[in-house]
Amino acid sequence: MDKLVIRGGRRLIGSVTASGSKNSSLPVIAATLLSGNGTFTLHRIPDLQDISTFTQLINHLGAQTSFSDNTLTVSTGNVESLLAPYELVKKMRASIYVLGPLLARFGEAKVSLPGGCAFGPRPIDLHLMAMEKLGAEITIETGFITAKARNGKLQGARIDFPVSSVGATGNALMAAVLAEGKTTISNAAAEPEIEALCRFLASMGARIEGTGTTELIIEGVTSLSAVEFTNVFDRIEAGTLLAAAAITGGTITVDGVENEQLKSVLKKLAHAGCTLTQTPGSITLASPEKLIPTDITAKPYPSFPTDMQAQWTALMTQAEGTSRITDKVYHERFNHIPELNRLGAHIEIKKNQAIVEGPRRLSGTKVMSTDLRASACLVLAGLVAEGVTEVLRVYHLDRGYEQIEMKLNSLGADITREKYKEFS
Ligand SMILES: CC(=O)N[C@H]1[C@@H](OP(=O)(O)OP(=O)(O)OC[C@H]2O[C@@H](n3ccc(=O)[nH]c3=O)[C@H](O)[C@@H]2O)O[C@H](CO)[C@@H](O)[C@@H]1O
Ligand SMILES: C=C(OP(=O)(O)O)C(=O)O
Repeated sequence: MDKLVIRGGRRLIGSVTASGSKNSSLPVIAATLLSGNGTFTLHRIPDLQDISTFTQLINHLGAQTSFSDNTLTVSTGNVESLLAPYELVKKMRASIYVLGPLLARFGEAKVSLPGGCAFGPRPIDLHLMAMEKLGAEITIETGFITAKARNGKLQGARIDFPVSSVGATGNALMAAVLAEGKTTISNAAAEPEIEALCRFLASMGARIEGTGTTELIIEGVTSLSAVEFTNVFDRIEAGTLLAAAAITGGTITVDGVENEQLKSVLKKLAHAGCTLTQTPGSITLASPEKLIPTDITAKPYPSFPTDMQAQWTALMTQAEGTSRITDKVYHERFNHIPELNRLGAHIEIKKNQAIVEGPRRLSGTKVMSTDLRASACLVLAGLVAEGVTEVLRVYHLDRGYEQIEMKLNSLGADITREKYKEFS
């Protein structure tokens, strides 16, 4: 296994470019299953473990893909298997994204139930509810979801989501674009990744109104075409890099971003005392002498993202006073806290709220990644900790951060990747 060995205490200074978004790439790649002719060319796809897993999944279904220099080409004309097997689905929950497109194009699909998750319950009931509304019959047996469209074709419907779900909105959208008639999705997720999916589908020929809002109206079409598409930037990676600069007292510029999508994070960074200079396409952060404690509550977009909550918690260990961290998307997403405390942080969890007392001098030790953003949080803590921090099980980090240690080292960090045996 790989670990990251971080020699902390170096200020980050310089410029870095944001990668393409993982969380928009996945539904966009899934959506290629909707078209049976031509070849898609998808640019700015990050070279990540999750992308490789998802590509393996669609290849298993019969797609043909090639990936080079962040461009993925996909042909889905030969797709014939409608079965997403456990061996691939268990590696990544987002595999559920194949359900909507397969059902819409072929009238049926069989997808393994995704496994459990490191940061609390993550049900898929809303995905299934949306498919049922669109006319699918769903059965769950022997760990698989089997979905069949009545009369072989999905029918447009009204789908009211009781809670905002990125994945269920994406799946409903991909199913509705080829359904017969009109579909209205209310309380749709308005995350930039869903907006990107809408734009991608529209470029393929889908008819969607309300892109970027919480009500999507879709008029089903009979076929969709392969297109060329450039993916959006990864707002979570960009936010993580800015937080990394701030925790080290550094000054960095992140290029290749759209500041509007970072608004909630930038607002909190400004509150914490950072100076932010924006140009179209870049953001520069200069750290303050002392960080000001700043509470956050993670909620659906445009509020502060849950995927930045752990990194924010790490940052607040260096602020002068008490910060309160609440996550309304995943109430129990706090696996990083015991590990931060092992580095010397003082954080308590009371009633689903993390209370961070800063500033604390962190000192390097071995810590364990438990999920993707928890790993990023530990890397941030390692950047400011005295001595050497070893972040173990970085395969979690590799799911979602492209060349993270290279990017941080280019800004002045001192991180090496080393092999280790977990039980030696
Ligand atoms: C690949 C990807 O894009 N992953 C992101 C996506 O995950 P994902 O799409 O899985 O997350 P959702 O937006 O669906 O989850 C939001 C909330 O809805 C609940 N829920 C969801 C589905 C369902 O069927 N039933 C249900 O109750 C979840 O438990 C959670 O409390 O959005 C999350 C919230 O921004 C992010 O943390 C993930 O990084
Ligand atoms: C939780 C995440 O991803 P996933 O939904 O794929 O687990 C994430 O990107 O932080």
